Amino acid sequence: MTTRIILAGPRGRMGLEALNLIADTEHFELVAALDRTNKGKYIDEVVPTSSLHAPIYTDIDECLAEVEADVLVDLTTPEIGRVHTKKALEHGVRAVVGTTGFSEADLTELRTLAEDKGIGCIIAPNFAIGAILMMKFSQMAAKYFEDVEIIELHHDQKLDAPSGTGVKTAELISEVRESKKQGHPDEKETIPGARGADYDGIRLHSVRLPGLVAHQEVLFGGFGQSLTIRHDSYNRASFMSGVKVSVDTVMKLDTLVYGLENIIE
Ligand SMILES: NC(=O)C1=CN([C@@H]2O[C@H](COP(=O)(O)OP(=O)(O)OC[C@H]3O[C@@H](n4cnc5c(N)ncnc54)[C@H](O)[C@@H]3O)[C@@H](O)[C@H]2O)C=CC1
Ligand SMILES: O=C(O)C1=N[C@H](C(=O)O)C[C@H](O)C1
Repeated sequence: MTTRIILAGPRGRMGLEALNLIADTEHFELVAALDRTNKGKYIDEVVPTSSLHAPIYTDIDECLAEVEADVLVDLTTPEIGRVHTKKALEHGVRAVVGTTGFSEADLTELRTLAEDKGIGCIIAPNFAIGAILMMKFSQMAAKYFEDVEIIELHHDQKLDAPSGTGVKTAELISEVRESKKQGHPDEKETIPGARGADYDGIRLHSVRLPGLVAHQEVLFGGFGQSLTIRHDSYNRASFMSGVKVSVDTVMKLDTLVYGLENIIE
């Protein structure tokens, strides 16, 4: 059966890859795109490399009122992704959200909305299978190593810090270890921020440099040994198999799932 998709953020780095995925997947159909500009134009006009001929909207209310769709795929910014997801669910359209930077309160609100409507929503901080494994392996390792720091490294156009993947990794680790203040009890930052962000005692460091795509190291330290778990995405195509699985899976869900580790066995 064909899945009718609205893609939000079609001209972004992830959006352009998602257009290729939709074009290459027989049972996916792009029925509309949500862009910041280009109202009334068609995708193949504004993205000449795409063969997809679907109308562009700049207003989600108008789009949802005029277009019959099954799933919204959102790859935009935290502020706008939050609004898109809420409106899609309110309208009975399922959502697959790759956009990062959602708060716990956002997740709670969206879960309630999805369950009230009895439809699926997947919020995935990282769609790459290697990144999911990195997070799962980190959670396993945290049972044996209680001291851990996370270094996430991204391109310098990224808006949110720490990354969604970094936050999700810290959440998964804190599920299995006791809260702990790491480092020396009397340590002092002589330059604020030197020790990174603090998630339940886990230090999170964000690197932003041109040339990078998406990378993360999880460093565990014990007596006389260390363990480093690292994942690298070298291009955005690395995320697309996860987007495809998410679109297929969201059609069968009646709640919100946060993190692909919950749907990939
Ligand atoms: N879950 C995952 O595996 C991944 C998630 N991401 C996340 O996806 C999001 C997008 O990342 P990129 O593509 O690198 O960013 P980008 O900046 O290249 O693309 C964002 C796009 O959103 C569009 N946009 C902004 N406001 C809009 C509006 N009101 N309506 C429609 N479109 C609007 C922008 O015009 C832009 O084209 C970020 O939150 C990023 O963290 C990125 C890579 C992988
Ligand atoms: O903005 C990005 O590029 C990425 N964002 C996601 C995140 O915040 O974790 C996923 C991946 O790291 C790429």
